Amino acid sequence: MAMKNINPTETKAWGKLSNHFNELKDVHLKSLFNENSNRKNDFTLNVNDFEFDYSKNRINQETIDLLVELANEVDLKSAMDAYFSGEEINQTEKRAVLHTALRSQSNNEVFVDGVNVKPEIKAALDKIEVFTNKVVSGDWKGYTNKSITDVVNIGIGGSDLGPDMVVESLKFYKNHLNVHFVSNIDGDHVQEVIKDLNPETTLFVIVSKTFTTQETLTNATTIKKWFTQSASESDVAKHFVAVSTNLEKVKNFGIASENIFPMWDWVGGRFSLWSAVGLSISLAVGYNNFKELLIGAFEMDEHFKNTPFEKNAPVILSLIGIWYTNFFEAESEVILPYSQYLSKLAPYLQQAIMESNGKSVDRNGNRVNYQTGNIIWGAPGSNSQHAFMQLLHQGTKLIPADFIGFKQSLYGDVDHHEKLMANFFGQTQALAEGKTKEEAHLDLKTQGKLDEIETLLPYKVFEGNKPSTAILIEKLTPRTLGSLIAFYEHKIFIQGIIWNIFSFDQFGVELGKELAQKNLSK
Ligand SMILES: O=P(O)(O)OC[C@H]1O[C@H](O)[C@H](O)[C@@H](O)[C@@H]1O
Repeated sequence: MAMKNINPTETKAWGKLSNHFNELKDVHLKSLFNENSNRKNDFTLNVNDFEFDYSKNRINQETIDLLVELANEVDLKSAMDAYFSGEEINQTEKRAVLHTALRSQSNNEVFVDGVNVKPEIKAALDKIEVFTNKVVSGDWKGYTNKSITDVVNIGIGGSDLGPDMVVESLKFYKNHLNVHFVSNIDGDHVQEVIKDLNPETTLFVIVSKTFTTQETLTNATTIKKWFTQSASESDVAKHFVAVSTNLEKVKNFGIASENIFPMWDWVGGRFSLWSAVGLSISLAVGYNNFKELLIGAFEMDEHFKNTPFEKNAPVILSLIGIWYTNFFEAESEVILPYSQYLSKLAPYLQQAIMESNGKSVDRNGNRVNYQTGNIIWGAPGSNSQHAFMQLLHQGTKLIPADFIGFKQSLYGDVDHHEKLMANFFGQTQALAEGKTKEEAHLDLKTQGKLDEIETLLPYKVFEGNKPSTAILIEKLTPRTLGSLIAFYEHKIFIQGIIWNIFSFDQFGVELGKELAQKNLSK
């Protein structure tokens, strides 16, 4: 049980995929649909409350078979076993990668260095629950004996993006606490957040896995200074808590030891929202909803772990991603949630995906001779239709799109929701089918633009054949959100395995930090 470090381009499957690509690259999605009247069903996977419709991708059954062959040839299964069981798959940092253990609902033990980590996880969750209940109920009092009204999460990267995205996504489920996020070293960001806050009723959650991050420590120091202008040093314990692996540094900062929530080396920052890093989530929506988020992620973990590759949503969609990156040479992927609640999903996934798979040295220490991690971007629809979608429809680049939509809206406004989803489906259809010269010709004729037909016609044609995947979910709940995030986490892992890179370190962010430090000491 271990990862095999195989150059994917040297596999038999890769060679077959290259030949297959030459046969399929010019085939239009419209002909693929015409050839098979059952295509939508054949290429849709139902997983709990999710429907993954990948029929509008430039694939046929042979593509899927060959991609699965590739996954088998690089022994994805053994790598998955190593991932879930706590092996040190983050070899460059000598660490296990166990965000899945944080949300495990099973009684299975998981060992890191011979120690079962499940009891520590349970103890941390209990601490989160007790603390959340105290703050939400108003029993936790500030230094003038008032209850907490505002929470400020101070963190950056994985200690900010995940919690911020989830709190925004679950706004509908929020309680009375106002939750704010401070991340940027830009002092104006801090001032804008604290300017309207009352120190008597504000709780600060400092989140830093390492507790050495310049931004977070600077922001926390500025805020503590602001706080002690009206309160005394001994009041800090009522208003500051911290989440970290670095207990020593947290204590030196002046945080009471009972106010420290644990983090572990075996959880990567960008995969940590399931741990106490998600404390602001629990505070914002209550512990029960936080628990639901974990259960949803666990359900996706179970699907991923136990389903044959052919029917496995994270596996199939990761492989299709490889197909576009390495054969069609697509350079980016766009994330298009048709829900305003998910406006922070794309920035969150940018860190999760790009910090993980933006690597060019393989697991054998050699420079790769093929493409790896893609550029991730996106914004909610329908807004994006009035902004950048032009480039997807008629530009020169091939950009596979993930459309994420919900069958039900949360407030139940049928009229709005029908219009929203009509746009969702309309876009995927327009991208896939396009509009032929003949169709465009007829349109112009019907519009009475007879004398302009010659000049306008070329601009009115849509080539189509633009790939998309529709992820249709019953309803946005903490549970389905948990599953959605876990789905993308597994995609990252699978693609990293196939590309033969280490997905769980991030040395590439260090050089800029060092140089900033040098600039400061000049
Ligand atoms: O949680 P921290 O230790 O403060 O780290 C915060 C962030 O900064 C680092 O530079 C990494 O790029 C991120 O992966 C990490 O999430």
